[in-house]
Amino acid sequence: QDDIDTNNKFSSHDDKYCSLSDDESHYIFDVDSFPPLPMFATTSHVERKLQQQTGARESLKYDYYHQTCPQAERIIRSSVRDLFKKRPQIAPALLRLAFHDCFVEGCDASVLLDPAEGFHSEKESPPNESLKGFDVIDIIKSELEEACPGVVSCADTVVLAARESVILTGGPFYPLKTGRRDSVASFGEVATFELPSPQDDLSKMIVSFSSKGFDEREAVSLLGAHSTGVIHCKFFINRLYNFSGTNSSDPTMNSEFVSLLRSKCNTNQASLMSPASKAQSPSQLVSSSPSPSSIMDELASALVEEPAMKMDYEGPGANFGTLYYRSLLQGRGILYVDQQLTTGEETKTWVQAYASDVSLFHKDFGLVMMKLSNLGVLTAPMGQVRKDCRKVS
Ligand code: HEM
Repeated sequence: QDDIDTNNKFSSHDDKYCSLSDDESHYIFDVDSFPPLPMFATTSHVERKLQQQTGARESLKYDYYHQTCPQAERIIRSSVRDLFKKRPQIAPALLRLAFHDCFVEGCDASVLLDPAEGFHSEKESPPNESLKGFDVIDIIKSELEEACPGVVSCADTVVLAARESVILTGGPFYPLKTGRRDSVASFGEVATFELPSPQDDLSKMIVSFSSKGFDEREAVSLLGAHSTGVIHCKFFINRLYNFSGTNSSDPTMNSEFVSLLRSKCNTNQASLMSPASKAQSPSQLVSSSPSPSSIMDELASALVEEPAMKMDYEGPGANFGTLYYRSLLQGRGILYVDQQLTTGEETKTWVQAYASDVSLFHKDFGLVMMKLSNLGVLTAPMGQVRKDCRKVS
């Protein structure tokens, strides 16, 4: 199976002033010029209540680990870069992992918890079945623990690793505050109900994003993350062969594109594509002793076992964002939910804007990733800093 092609362009940056990848002269992100970062109330009811009662809560800060672990962000950056050199697939995997963490009860690393007594883990929930990158986080976290035991949260590790991944795949740098703490619970049922589905239509998708505080423009820019990585055939096979029970393809799809996708996903593979039969179970994905080779195995098996389509199918030269939005305008969206963006008046306007102005997309994407990374965060004294991201300490 094909590997992911990513646009391996890295723009050098330091912690305070950073440039975007494509044209460094376009945007210089000065952290002080960014608006204050809002915190969105999506923590669990109990936690929210406790937060209200305790009153004094720390807030996120730039360079939160300055005193306690000054090398934290450097360690995360270099680990992600080193692993990316060997397997570029880790970058989209880490970006998706951050979305699936933050969208469910906030950026609290709850998605990383293994199943345990007392809760249905997010890893076990159907929308998370194909999630990858857990072992990558384990490796980064073990390096952090070696340098500064018990200091850097898994929740900060997830969002910082995702930012590094965005840069490595040709996307923008965005400043992130730190000081997130880790949850003591995982929310499997919430994940099942709140994570959007690839089959969602426009209105469902808009409602889903707006329930987390994102407007239509932000939803369109967030979905630009689908510029990188792979989508397994099972998520769109119905559009190719039997759309809405018609025994035919989705009529809104470009016919050449249907042929291209059919060449990747044929009906003989149908048995492989049923989520029930072939999707990796969380226990298959989870290894108790993570090592660099286990990540490679995890990622390789996900690609080899199941047929998939690369999102940057025109090749790694395509900029982060441009191909995705241009493709949507040509009826070449891979997922139904992606293509739906062209069916709404406002969402289509943003698709058109981003298709023709990659700088605008990068700016909006940076801002929306900052917002995503601050959803429902826990700060001291709430939550904890887990030593092992898979287990409550
Ligand atoms: C309506 C909202 C969304 C839906 C329904 C959705 C669904 C999906 C699906 C079905 C896949 C394919 C997974 C696989 O084949 O293993 C995927 C991949 C991906 N998604 Fe989304 N997604 C959504 C929004 C987002 C957002 C907001 C982000 C990040 C900000 C994101 C980042 C990614 C990435 C990077 C991949 C590629 C993963 C990889 O190659 O490992 N998605 N998404």
